[in-house]
Amino acid sequence: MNKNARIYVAGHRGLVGSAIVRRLKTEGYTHLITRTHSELDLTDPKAVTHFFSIEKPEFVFLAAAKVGGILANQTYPAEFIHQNLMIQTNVIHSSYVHGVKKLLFLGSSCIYPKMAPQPIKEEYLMTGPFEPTNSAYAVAKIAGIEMCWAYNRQYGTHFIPVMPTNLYGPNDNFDLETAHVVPALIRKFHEAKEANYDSVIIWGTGNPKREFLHVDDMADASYFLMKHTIITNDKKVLFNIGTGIDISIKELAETIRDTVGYTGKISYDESKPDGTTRKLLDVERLKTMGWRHKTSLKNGIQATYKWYTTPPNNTYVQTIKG
Ligand SMILES: NC(=O)C1=CN([C@@H]2O[C@H](COP(=O)(O)OP(=O)(O)OC[C@H]3O[C@@H](n4cnc5c(N)ncnc54)[C@H](OP(=O)(O)O)[C@@H]3O)[C@@H](O)[C@H]2O)C=CC1
Ligand SMILES: C[C@H]1O[C@H](OP(=O)(O)OP(=O)(O)OC[C@H]2O[C@@H](n3cnc4c(=O)[nH]c(N)nc43)[C@H](O)[C@@H]2O)[C@@H](O)[C@@H](O)C1=O
Repeated sequence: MNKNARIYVAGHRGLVGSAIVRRLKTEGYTHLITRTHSELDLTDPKAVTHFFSIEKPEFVFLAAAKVGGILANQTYPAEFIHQNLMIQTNVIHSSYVHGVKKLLFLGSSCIYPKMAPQPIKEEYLMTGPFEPTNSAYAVAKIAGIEMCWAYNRQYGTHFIPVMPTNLYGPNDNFDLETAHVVPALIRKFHEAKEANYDSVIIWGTGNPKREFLHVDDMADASYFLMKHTIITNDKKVLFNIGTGIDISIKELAETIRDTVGYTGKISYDESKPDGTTRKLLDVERLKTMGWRHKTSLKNGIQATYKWYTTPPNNTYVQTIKG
């Protein structure tokens, strides 16, 4: 990718999209193309076709999606499957029609079977039933992966499907109903400390384990793969992106509690879903290619909490996103 390449970052204001924009700007790329959701609704095929014909991007990072945590996925499955199928179908197809050189499609680790052997290898895809809380979202993401592979095979495109593990960092969604666990607990412990609440309620049993990658590492991996991956059109290639290290939700809560400096109690609401017991990714494929994460969970949470408590972020996330 030369420094004045026309690069479209779909979802540029989100957790991942904003990290990718930060990284590309640091690397000196001068022609980044972005549109907010209100400027361009990616579920609208006509609007997407028109956008591509005007902007003619050469590279696309597809980080726009309908995204949410376990409760949002369990509550709004129709929105998750409908909007994600529309967004990815429109952007992937327009990328082919308008001759995009390379596209990076962001799937998710939730595509893998609930009971997959751990750590989860890319080849375990579609070898068992889904985790029910996010099966609609998982099916949409798998359709996006298959679409990348089908276009690569039939049209000779270079569309790269990647499977990130759970992500966190600045510009995340901190709404307590729809967020993922890290931003939700950062906000809960922060507000409990500020208001001197007796306890903080954690969803589920605290026993499930999760792997967490800081979003700057995700952006680094996305940039690495966009630069270095050669897609051979006959092969169905997939890339897990993670740390290869997982932690129980209980330990995560204690880490965030200590980072925030909250001294009250932790209690568990077992009426909320645990979701899958574990989803640790096998990250050997990227390691063999020379990529590893840099940010430890402890340092990443400290940096995210610092960001969260630096005005105007806290007010921003409260009003716009939460
Ligand atoms: N966060 C995580 O833990 C993980 C995320 N991923 C994947 O990474 C990608 C990015 O996720 P993340 O950054 O967390 O999500 P965010 O919700 O933070 O960002 C998604 C972005 O997409 C935009 N968007 C949503 N719908 C539309 C639409 N119809 N038209 C135009 N823009 C739209 C949003 O804009 P607006 O807010 O204005 O609607 C937002 O800017 C997704 O594909 C997700 O599946 C994969 C694994 C884990
Ligand atoms: C990335 C991945 O993210 C989603 O899967 P998930 O990892 O299960 O999502 P989560 O981060 O919301 O929960 C992780 C664990 O944490 C526990 N938990 C405790 N207390 C809170 C809490 O306050 N909020 C939330 N959200 N979870 C909590 C929660 O009960 C669960 O056991 C997929 O839907 C899909 O979006 C996807 O691909």
